[in-house]
Amino acid sequence: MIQIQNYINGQLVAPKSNSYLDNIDPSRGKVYSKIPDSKSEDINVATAAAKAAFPLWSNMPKEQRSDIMLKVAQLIEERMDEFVGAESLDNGKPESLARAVDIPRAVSNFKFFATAILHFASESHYMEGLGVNYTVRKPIGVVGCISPWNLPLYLFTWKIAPALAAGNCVVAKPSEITPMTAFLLSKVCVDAGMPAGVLNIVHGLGQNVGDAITKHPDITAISFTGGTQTGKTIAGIAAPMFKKLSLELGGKNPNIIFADCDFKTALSTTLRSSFANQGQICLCGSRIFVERPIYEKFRDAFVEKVAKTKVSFPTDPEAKLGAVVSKPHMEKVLSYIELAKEEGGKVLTGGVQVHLDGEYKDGYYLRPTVIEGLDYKCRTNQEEIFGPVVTITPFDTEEEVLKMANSTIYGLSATIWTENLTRAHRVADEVHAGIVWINSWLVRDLRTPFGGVKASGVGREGGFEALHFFTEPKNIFVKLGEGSH
Ligand SMILES: NC(=O)C1=CN([C@@H]2O[C@H](COP(=O)(O)OP(=O)(O)OC[C@H]3O[C@@H](n4cnc5c(N)ncnc54)[C@H](O)[C@@H]3O)[C@@H](O)[C@H]2O)C=CC1
Ligand SMILES: O=C(O)/C=C/C=C(\O)C(=O)O
Repeated sequence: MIQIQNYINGQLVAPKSNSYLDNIDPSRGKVYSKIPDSKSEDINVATAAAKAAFPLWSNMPKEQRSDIMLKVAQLIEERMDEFVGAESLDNGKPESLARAVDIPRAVSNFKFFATAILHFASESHYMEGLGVNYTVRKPIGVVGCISPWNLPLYLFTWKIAPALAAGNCVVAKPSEITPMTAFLLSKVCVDAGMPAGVLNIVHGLGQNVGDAITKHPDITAISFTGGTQTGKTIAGIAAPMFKKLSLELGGKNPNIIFADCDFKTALSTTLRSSFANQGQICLCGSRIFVERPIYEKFRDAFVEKVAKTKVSFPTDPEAKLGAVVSKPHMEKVLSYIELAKEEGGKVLTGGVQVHLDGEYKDGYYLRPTVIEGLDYKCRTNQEEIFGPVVTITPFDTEEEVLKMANSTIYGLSATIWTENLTRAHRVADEVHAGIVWINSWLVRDLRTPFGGVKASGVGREGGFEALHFFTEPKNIFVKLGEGSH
């Protein structure tokens, strides 16, 4: 059985406690590897290593840092099959998805920030007759990156890459539920010649490893993606320590479909935006609002497609949905389906666990589920389920749909389907969201600001926003010419 190791000070090492946790393959419901049950003592060693490496890494010419990061990207690409297999086994997602989305995006994250840093210019502000301000951006020091289980390597590298590119040293913690590709990344870093201590990857539970990262006085910035409750806990500890914080949290995103939409495209994309990755993407459109004139037509066509969607084991090339990530998560999602029924919802399709045969009989599979007839204020429509469950609701006016769309505590993303561009812009302007897609979903340009409003988070990732987060600006004024200022 594979025993994952921590990556500290350039070495693959056991946790100080020498104790390990079970890592479960959700497609079979079986333990298949062991992961370090690290504690604060491991974080102390990792942070000391990162601190010691900081002068070397931060003073290295950025072109050299960039080369090392590009080497990391190249090695992940060369080991694509290994990474794809590991991601899908660890998480339960279809291999086809890991191959098309997760691992290529991890490669892009490294490539993007390795080159973005070469174009990252400092600002200057000229004051006529007085002088000039120039703003120097320096790396912060040691930063903490904590990531979730839904898009494991994709989101882990989305934080690590800008942090490293900007010249910081990193102490990172992947989710204990999906640690395998972060372990493979450790090996890639060793082979790519990443200097010791620059990146440290410590495995273990959130309440131990994540908490120790949050509390460590030498870790002065935290970038976190995960549940809103965890984000609140982290902010509660880190804010009074005046740490910089970037929090990318939950969502309950509206998918607003007007009667004048391109019906076919709206339908096929809604299938993806509802159920991609088993609905376990914070950007999934879990509340579908359809304008009354096409409500029944859209609902029936959608339900027909959903009912035909294949749920299968991750290596099945025909699988559209694989297993959800864990048994507790499956039970949580099923409990929300029960709640929806209690709240008066009608399950139009799905609503049940799927039992596969043979070696997959104990896996955690759910039918994609569509529920109608719920009030927009009920818990099912207000709380993040984070699984293959969507609600569908008719609306009559723009004002009404905006009221429903904006009624949750969240504000991450929104999708709008209409051929009327003026209306599209108007609704996009009014909807509470950090990211809006018009006539599309999850089209990503890594240069753009990424993040949410309200309880969906604080700050933005992506592009120069991420490089701003991972640097500290220092403004320097130089007086030019004569004068008494
Ligand atoms: N991207 C998103 O929006 C995500 C949302 N979620 C939501 O959160 C719910 C809970 O899922 P979890 O896996 O429990 O997410 P989580 O927020 O507990 O886990 C995310 C990361 O935070 C770490 N963590 C947990 N407790 C911590 C603490 N006290 N201090 C520092 N780090 C800590 C975890 O070990 C993991 O690496 C899900 O059902 C879903 O609703 C979960 C994962 C991703
Ligand atoms: O950066 C992206 O493209 C997507 C990010 C998705 C999440 O942050 C999430 O599901 O948590």
